[in-house]
Amino acid sequence: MKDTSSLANTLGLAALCILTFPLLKKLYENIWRPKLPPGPPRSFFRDNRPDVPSAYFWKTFRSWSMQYGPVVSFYLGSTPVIVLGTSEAAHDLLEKRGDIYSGRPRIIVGQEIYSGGMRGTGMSYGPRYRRWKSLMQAGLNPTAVVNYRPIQSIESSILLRDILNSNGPLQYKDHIRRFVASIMFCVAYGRRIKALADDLVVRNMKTEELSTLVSRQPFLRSLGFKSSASVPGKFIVDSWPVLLYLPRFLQWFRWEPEKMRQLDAEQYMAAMNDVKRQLADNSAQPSMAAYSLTKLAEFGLSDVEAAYALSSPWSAGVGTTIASIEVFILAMLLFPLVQKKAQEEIDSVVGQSRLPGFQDYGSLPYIQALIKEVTRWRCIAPMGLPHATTADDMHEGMFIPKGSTVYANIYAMTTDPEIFADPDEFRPERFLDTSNPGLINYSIPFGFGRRLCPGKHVAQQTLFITTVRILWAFNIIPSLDEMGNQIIPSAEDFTSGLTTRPTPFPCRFEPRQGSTVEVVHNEAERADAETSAWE
Ligand code: HEM
Repeated sequence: MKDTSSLANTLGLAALCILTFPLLKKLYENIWRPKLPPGPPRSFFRDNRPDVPSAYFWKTFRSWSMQYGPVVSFYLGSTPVIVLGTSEAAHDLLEKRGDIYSGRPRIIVGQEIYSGGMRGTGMSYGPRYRRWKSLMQAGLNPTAVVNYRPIQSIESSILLRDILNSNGPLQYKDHIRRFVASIMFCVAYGRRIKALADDLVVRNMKTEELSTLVSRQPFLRSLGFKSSASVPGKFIVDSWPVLLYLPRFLQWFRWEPEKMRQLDAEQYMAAMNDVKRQLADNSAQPSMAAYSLTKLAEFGLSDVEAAYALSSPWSAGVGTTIASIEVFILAMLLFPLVQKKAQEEIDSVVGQSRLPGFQDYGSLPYIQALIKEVTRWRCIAPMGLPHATTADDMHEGMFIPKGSTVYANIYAMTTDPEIFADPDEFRPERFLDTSNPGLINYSIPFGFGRRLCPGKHVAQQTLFITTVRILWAFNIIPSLDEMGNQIIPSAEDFTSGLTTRPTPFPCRFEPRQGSTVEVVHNEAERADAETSAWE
């Protein structure tokens, strides 16, 4: 009898604890725990999901930063989210306290199941990430990327001819896509992509589409944002990780992503094994694969881990570089005086008889500033990628709990009128004649701290050679409608997502001189002759 009543008491106590736990947790968070950074109000039980719009959320976050201060907090589901609205705040936390702020939020379907935890961008900070990073650094450091200049030069000569031969006001977009895809494939594997219909592109685009479906869109959703992804039921485990305790054969959300993972892995391994063969017969071009395959043991990477790492330039570098080149073209259409000034600088240094090249970089300060302004004026990764804290932290009296998602609001930083007066104006001059070290060594669009974009140097090289050669060869001018009126695209019409790009706009590329056409054709023929080493 006594036993029965003590069991009843224990069960009653357990039930009381379970029922009151959420309430006690809320009380602790709201009353006793040190205060989180300020942010939009939320009711006792509800998080801030309804306050976050499904598109262009960085604009809402910027208005919160203006209202509450440079470090803002709110909740998406039960996860605390911290948004850093100034580069000082990002520097103080993501860089100076990189030991705590370099994790990534947990993404179950996209990273753990679909990618087997092998995509570096989604890895949390730890030994596996460091092994992945060593391969990135070997192939993408400032010295290594100099070896990619020959192929960037060849491809940009071919791009000019493609643009010259374009038919239709939107065809330049396909040419740019092929150009960037080819450079990224050469950077990873030393192999060109000749056409968008190339088998390699078709297969990689398929992977890219799958990864967008399984990884990117749900990524936003699993971070707590409303997303356009409509794949009901598949990503429920990101909100309810407890489902991972189901017997594996009942975990329906694994079936499709795991099948797709198999296809990805086969494709990545095939591309890597081609380079192994080329290394064996001494025909490999400089590439991340060629640098790293002999050092896998030193990096501590297995073959399949290396194969995944080598796919990073494709998955992280193609869309971002294309978007930046499209921003450049849009800016030149909307700010013709800047275009003219840049062309005057190129003409005075290079003249009309040859194409500009990497050797001219140091003599073209206005072009250097123009490229910085392209990445500032409309940043293509407005919130970067989310970081996550791996320990509790205090910052200026504010509590930042372990497991918080932390965003650097790059959009807010690059449009801060205190640093960039009239931020909507495209004005390269703001980066010239300045003693502000933040502007001289400007790299905000590439993120912060230990997770800073490893592709930064190769992206900057691609942007330089594309920008300087297009401006040398063409006037970028508006297309005309049927009535002969100029079609001026909007400066605001951009897609929304983790990355953003201008919505398609028409434009014309008019050869600047009679001699331009001849030089472009001659250089493209010379480039054609040199491509065989990358095929
Ligand atoms: C203009 C072009 C580009 C921009 C604006 C850009 C921007 C960024 C940003 C903002 C991040 C997040 C950094 C952070 O978490 O703090 C990032 C990460 C990354 N980027 Fe880029 N990127 C560009 C081009 C490239 C290219 C060409 C490559 C490859 C060759 C690349 C590879 C990566 C990788 C692998 C990461 C993940 C790094 C990590 O998780 O540690 N990116 N990029």
